[in-house]
Amino acid sequence: MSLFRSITRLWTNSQCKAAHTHKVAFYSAVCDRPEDHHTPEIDLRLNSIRTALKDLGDGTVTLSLPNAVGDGNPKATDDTSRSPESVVQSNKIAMISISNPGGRNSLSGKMMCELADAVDVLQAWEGGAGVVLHGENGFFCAGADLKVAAQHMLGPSENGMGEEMSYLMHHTTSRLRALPLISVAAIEGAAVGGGAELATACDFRVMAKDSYIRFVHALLSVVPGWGGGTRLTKIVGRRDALRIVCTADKIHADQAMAFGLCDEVVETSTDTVKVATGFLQKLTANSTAATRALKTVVSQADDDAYRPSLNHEHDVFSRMWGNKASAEQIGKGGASARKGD
Ligand SMILES: CCC(=O)SCCNC(=O)CCNC(=O)[C@H](O)C(C)(C)COP(=O)(O)OP(=O)(O)OC[C@H]1O[C@@H](n2cnc3c(N)ncnc32)[C@H](O)[C@@H]1OP(=O)(O)O
Repeated sequence: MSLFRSITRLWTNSQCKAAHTHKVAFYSAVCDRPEDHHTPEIDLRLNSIRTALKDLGDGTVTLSLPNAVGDGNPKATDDTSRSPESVVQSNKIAMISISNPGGRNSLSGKMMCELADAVDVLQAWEGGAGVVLHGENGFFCAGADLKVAAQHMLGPSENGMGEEMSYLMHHTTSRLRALPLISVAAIEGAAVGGGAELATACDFRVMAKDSYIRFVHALLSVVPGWGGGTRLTKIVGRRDALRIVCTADKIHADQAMAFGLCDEVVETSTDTVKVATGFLQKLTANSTAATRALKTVVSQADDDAYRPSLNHEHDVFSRMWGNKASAEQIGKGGASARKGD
């Protein structure tokens, strides 16, 4: 569908009529220039989504900042108790930990809000140069928490809160990608659905040898909802992106390396965060000011062209999420309900 038709559809669909100013705001919301991230309209919409999602489900997303934070750094979240030694040793690398033990670290509404909060703090962290994103208990992330989704993010309206969830996650992942920090996803177990999308929002991916990335969306009759379709295409190119999303195959670490989707394979999975941190330390070894400036230069050059694509992806997801086929799969537990996968 052409971009014009996408926008027209956005403008005319029934949900959109009630809040068309928000939809128009979205057109400039999903982008990677910091100055575009906050207009009064966008903030209003994001705040109302966060209010609606913040009490939905369990799990936590924790941001750990190093102890030795300099002046101007946020104080509230400098909890390093969950950080592996290797991360804490570097005073310019932060860590985001995803934990939802009952749901393979899938993101509940609460966790989506905490992830947005973590990115808020990182945006204000002037002393930082890098961030590692990882999942606890040997698993990266299984995407959206489908138990919460089945209860709160489907019907009675066209797609329940699915579109709102996608709006927030597009915005958060775009901001994560645009941070003046180099980001690395440390992947153990698997990155599935939105988890795979989260991995593509980072600059690099370090994968345990036995881990895999899986874009399962086709099995749920949807497209990626957190911007991962656009980002995957930028990383691996058009043909491989089509192979990955249309087959919904598991992409194991070695294959991900061949696709250019993985930057380093770790033999012993328990070392993944340590190796990811070492990887990051090499990239952030020069002056922090230079690293941050270089990241913004590369990010700006790389991301300018793909904003309309992100908006199109959000539009398509919003129309598909909650339709009969996807609602059925979400209710059954998503990709895990499929036989023989
Ligand atoms: C943005 C759009 C999206 O993200 S749509 C969401 C796409 N995600 C999915 O479809 C993932 C569905 N889950 C799976 O395919 C498998 O559970 C995966 C993640 C591969 C893990 O398999 P395996 O290691 O065998 O564990 P399991 O299936 O026994 O699951 C353990 C418990 O975790 C749960 N779980 C898993 N994924 C989710 C999820 N996304 N949301 C909520 N809960 C999830 C399972 O239901 C299972 O729970 P229980 O122990 O049966 O109570």
